[in-house]
Amino acid sequence: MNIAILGYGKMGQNIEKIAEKRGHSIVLKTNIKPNQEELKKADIAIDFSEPSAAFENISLAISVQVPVISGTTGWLDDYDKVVELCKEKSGHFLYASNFSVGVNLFFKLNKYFSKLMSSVENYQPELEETHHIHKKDAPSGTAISLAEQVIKETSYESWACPPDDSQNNIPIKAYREGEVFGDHCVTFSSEIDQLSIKHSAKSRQGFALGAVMAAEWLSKQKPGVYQMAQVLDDLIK
Ligand SMILES: NC(=O)C1=CN([C@@H]2O[C@H](COP(=O)(O)OP(=O)(O)OC[C@H]3O[C@@H](n4cnc5c(N)ncnc54)[C@H](O)[C@@H]3O)[C@@H](O)[C@H]2O)C=CC1
Ligand SMILES: O=C(O)C1=N[C@H](C(=O)O)C[C@H](O)C1
Repeated sequence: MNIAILGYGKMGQNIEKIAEKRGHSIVLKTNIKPNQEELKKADIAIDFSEPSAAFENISLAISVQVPVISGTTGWLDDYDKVVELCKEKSGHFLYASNFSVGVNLFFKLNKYFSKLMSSVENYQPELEETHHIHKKDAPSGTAISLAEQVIKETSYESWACPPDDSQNNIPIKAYREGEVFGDHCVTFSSEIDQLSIKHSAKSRQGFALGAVMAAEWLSKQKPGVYQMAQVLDDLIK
């Protein structure tokens, strides 16, 4: 495939290496809003830019009929607008807060864990995430996905980061330390004990490989808005 990389930072550079190893060509890599004519030459666009840039990049790709996947976090207030545009233009779009296969298995585990813990009384959930000091958004997109999964399986209605006093909010603690690639931990605690599940990324390789695999997958789908869970289900069939 001919790939356009929208956001050639830490993730964009990792994606370039993995995509080339898998036989793809990078026809555009940019750290600014992409040129429309150059973008049109791509079979697929991969956006790992910035919270303030993602919506414009994704919308542009959909408007010029280039399927697009995005891993950029912190822009989801505009997600519904992208879904609408995608329908209107018969585009292809896939967003994931985390593309690594490990984290997507962790998501499955978290849904089961939350369901199990909500079936017994007196356990309160709490989330912790730790990332490198350069990260622009907090909490991480992955922590938000984890919190939403807990909410679906429990009586909690929302989350709070930093934690507040409300009994209805799941507390999320976000830490920024050194060059940590991404750690996420979900804990349910009672007066008696606590149970936790945790995922730690050892590098950015898993995110980048998952993104390239998702791009390969999306290029074979009919127009629509897709989730990483669908990619994973096909991978682990
Ligand atoms: N979904 C996932 O699996 C993962 C998501 N991320 C997310 O991806 C995003 C990027 O992460 P990193 O590569 O670590 O950040 P980074 O800061 O290293 O790279 C972002 C790049 O985007 C560029 N940029 C700024 N405005 C742009 C525009 N209008 N168009 C194109 N590029 C533009 C910046 O110059 C920078 O080089 C973040 O939101 C991060 O949270 C990061 C890792 C995994
Ligand atoms: O900014 C990062 O680095 C990461 N961002 C994503 C997030 O916000 O969840 C995914 C991963 O944790 C790394």
